[in-house]
Amino acid sequence: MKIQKVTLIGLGAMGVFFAPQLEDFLGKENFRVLADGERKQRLEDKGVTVNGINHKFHIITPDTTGDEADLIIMAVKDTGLSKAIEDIKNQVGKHTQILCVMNGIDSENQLAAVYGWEHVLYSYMRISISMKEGKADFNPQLGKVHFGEADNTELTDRVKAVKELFEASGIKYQIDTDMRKGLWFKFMCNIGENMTCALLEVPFGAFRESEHANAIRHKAMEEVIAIANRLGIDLGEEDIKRQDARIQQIPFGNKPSTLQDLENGRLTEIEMFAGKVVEMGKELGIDTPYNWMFYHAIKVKEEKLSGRFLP
Ligand SMILES: NC(=O)C1=CN([C@@H]2O[C@H](COP(=O)(O)OP(=O)(O)OC[C@H]3O[C@@H](n4cnc5c(N)ncnc54)[C@H](OP(=O)(O)O)[C@@H]3O)[C@@H](O)[C@H]2O)C=CC1
Ligand SMILES: CC(C)(CO)C(=O)C(=O)O
Repeated sequence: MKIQKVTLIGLGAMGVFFAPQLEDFLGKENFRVLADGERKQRLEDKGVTVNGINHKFHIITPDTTGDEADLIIMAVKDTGLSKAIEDIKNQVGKHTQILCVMNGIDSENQLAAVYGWEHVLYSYMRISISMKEGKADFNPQLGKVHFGEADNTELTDRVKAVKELFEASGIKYQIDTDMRKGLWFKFMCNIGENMTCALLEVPFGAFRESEHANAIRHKAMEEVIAIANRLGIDLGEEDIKRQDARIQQIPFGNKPSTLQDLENGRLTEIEMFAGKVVEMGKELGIDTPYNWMFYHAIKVKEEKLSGRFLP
C-alpha cells in the first residue's frame, strides 16, 4: 500500500501542520483540501499564510466523486465533526485510511461507527498552534502527530504506509506502542489544563505558581484516571507526575485552546472534554464532581458570549 493522494478536511491550526509539506511532496493535484461554500471561496481567494508564506491549496468539494483519497486527515473542531464525517463520504474508497487528529477520546469511535475500523487509525497531536484570520506561525519541528493501531508492537501495512508518507514529506510523527494510552494521557492533560484555564481565565503559567490552580487540575485528572482504569487503560499517578514536570516548560503566557476559543468569542469543545467525562462517569458509576462543575461553568461562559446576561 502506497499513499499517493491525500485529502485534508480542516485547514486550521492543526491542518497547516501537514498541508505545506504534503503539497510539496505529493504535488498540487494529489494534495487536496475539502471545503465548500463560503469557506471554499475564502480559501481559493485568500489562501492561508503559514510561517509567512501564502498557500493556495487545491480545493475539492464534498460532492466530488470518483476521486477517492488514499489517506484522509481530519483536523476540524468537535463542533464541526458530525458535518465533516458526512462531507468526507465521497473521499472514502475501498482502501482509504482516516486519521482524525482531534483532541478527545471519541472521534475515532464516531468515524468507525460510520466507515468501519478498517478505515480508521488512532491519532492525536502534540503541538500548540494558534491560527488567526488565516495566519499561523510555528516551528513544525517542535511538535508531532502521534498515530497508529491500538497496539503497535508490530506495525501493520496501513501504519507502515502512513509512516512512509510522513517520513518522505518531513512530517514529524510518533507511533505509540499503546495508542489508546497515548490518547487517554493527552485527554487527561487536556481535562486538567484546558478546563482549569478556561474556568479561571489563566494561562499555563498559573500551574508554575499557584498551588490552588494545580489542586483543581489534579482532582480533575484523577477523575479521568478512575474512568480510564475502569476501561482497562493503564493511566496512573506517575502520568500526572510526568505532566507536572512537562508543564513547567510551557511558555508562561500560552493558553490552552478552550480558553482561546472563549476569548475569541467561539463555542468550545466542552462536550468532548468535561461533557464526555461526566457522561462516562454516569455510565460507569464513577463520581466526577470537578468535571461536572467545569461542564456547567464553561457552558455558562459560552452562553455569555451571545450577550445573554447583559443587564
Ligand atoms: N490548536 C492547537 O494547538 C491544538 C488543537 N488540537 C485539536 O485539534 C482539533 C482541531 O483544532 P484546530 O486546528 O485548533 O481548530 P481550527 O478552528 O484552527 O481549525 C478547524 C478548521 O476546520 C475547518 N472546518 C470545519 N468544518 C469543516 C468542514 N465541514 N469542511 C471543511 N473545513 C471545515 C474550519 O474552517 P473555518 O475556519 O472556515 O470554520 C477550520 O479551518 C481540535 O479537536 C483541537 O482540540 C490538538 C492539539 C493542539
Ligand atoms: C496545545 C495543547 C496541547 C495544550 O493543552 C492542546 O491540546 C490544546 O490547547 O487544546
